[in-house]
Amino acid sequence: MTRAFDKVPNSWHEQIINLLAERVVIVDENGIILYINEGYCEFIGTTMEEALGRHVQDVIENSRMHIVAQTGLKELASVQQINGSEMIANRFPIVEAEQIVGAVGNVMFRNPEEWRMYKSKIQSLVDELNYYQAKVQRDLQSKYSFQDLIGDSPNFLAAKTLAQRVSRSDSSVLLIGESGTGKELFAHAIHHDSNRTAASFVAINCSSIPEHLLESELFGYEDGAFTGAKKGGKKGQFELASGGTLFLDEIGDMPLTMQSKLLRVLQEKEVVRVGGHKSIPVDVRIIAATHRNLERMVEKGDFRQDLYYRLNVIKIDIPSLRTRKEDIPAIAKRLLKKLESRFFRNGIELSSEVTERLMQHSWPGNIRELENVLERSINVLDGKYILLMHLPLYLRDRETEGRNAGILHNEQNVSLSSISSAEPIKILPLKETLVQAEKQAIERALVVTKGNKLEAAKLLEIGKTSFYDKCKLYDIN
Ligand SMILES: Nc1ncnc2c1ncn2[C@@H]1O[C@H](COP(=O)(O)OP(=O)(O)OP(=O)(O)O)[C@@H](O)[C@H]1O
Repeated sequence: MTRAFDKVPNSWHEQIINLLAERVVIVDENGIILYINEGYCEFIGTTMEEALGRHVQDVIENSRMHIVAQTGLKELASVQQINGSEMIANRFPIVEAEQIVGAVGNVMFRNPEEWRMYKSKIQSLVDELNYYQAKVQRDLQSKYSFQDLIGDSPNFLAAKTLAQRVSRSDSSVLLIGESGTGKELFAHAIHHDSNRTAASFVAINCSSIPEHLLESELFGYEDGAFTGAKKGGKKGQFELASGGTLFLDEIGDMPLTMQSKLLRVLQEKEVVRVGGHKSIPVDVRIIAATHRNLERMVEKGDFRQDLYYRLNVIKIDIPSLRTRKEDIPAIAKRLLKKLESRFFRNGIELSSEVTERLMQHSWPGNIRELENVLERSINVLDGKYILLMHLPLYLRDRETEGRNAGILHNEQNVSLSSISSAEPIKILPLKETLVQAEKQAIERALVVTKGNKLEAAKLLEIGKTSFYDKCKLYDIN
């Protein structure tokens, strides 16, 4: 059988080795040097004549070639001290007919200068890494303060004042409010004003992480804890937040088994990583949030009562937007400023009829819905003024809005006087009204979630199959 290397003339072999690697040494199974190239000899101050046939330990300082020739285990990027400098060495066993017959090794950097030259080449990669490390660090800071919480209505101010007052304490805070009311913003602001502000603010959404990953996400895992686990293990959010604040969003969606584990950590103030045994102390302030009625969940056995009491030390109710409509113009102004910088626009204003219409709407998706409505309007806007025509259909159609407000939000008092007396009140058959209400609710949910159907189904608290069926029925894409 012809072997590929046979075609390469013998006289080339040494040249090839010298060209591909500057410093090469080859030993037999006893560690006797069979070959050492000139580059290596020059580096360690010897000659080929002196080195060949001697044991590698007698020629090369701190060599491990004889060990590799015995164990058969390669050693990559191993640090070896030669002539007072740290070198990077690679060592490979040579195997013939399943027998270890020797080893080949090379040294990569002759001196620190060489290493620096190499380093300068990878400096851009190192810079990039540093940039992302700083970014992660920034992401672990609170991004909002109380100044970002816009609103002067009495119910909103009461919530904001309470949050400000408790921010410096270490007690747990439970933020209750409908979706999009600003719970996460409150959590940021509380951390920002606390004594923990120099440490991390770590946010985790308990509903968006699959149940089987939640435990390792929160408490971390040890090396080899499960298939696919990162080598060396991983810190959990509790450890990352140590000294700072951990924001547990959508706590009402946490599975019962996890609730017990969370309670244990809150009581013991220490975590044990998945697959580990060591207890790691953690000093974390908890802010939890939910749009669910936790008391009712406790009654139904869906939420642990002891955990509820532990989280509910300070409860802050964040009012829905429809209960503080007077705040809408100021909030819309702030949101427009935010959107302007995102869309590289400026000077955008709401026309007075749009402001009026926004004040009439019942905002089931709260400030997030308002933000999405404004974003949509900017997208279809050529000039500077947002007019009624730039609003989504469901907001333009004021008659339907007035008619359905009571159906969609029967907790809200809809006064008949809010429907213009110039427009006759049209009464449709109940079935048709319900169909329209359902269609509108789906459309609104899609606006609030920016077209995300799974999120919309969740908001409406219906299954995804039923949601898709209804979209098909109403021809909603
Ligand atoms: N008081 C406020 N002033 C200005 N903007 C606000 C205010 N409250 C919330 N927002 C904005 O509204 C959006 C939704 O807020 P946030 O995510 O904090 O709500 P949430 O209650 O946590 O929602 P969810 O329950 O769906 O997670 C964000 O873009 C936020 O910046």
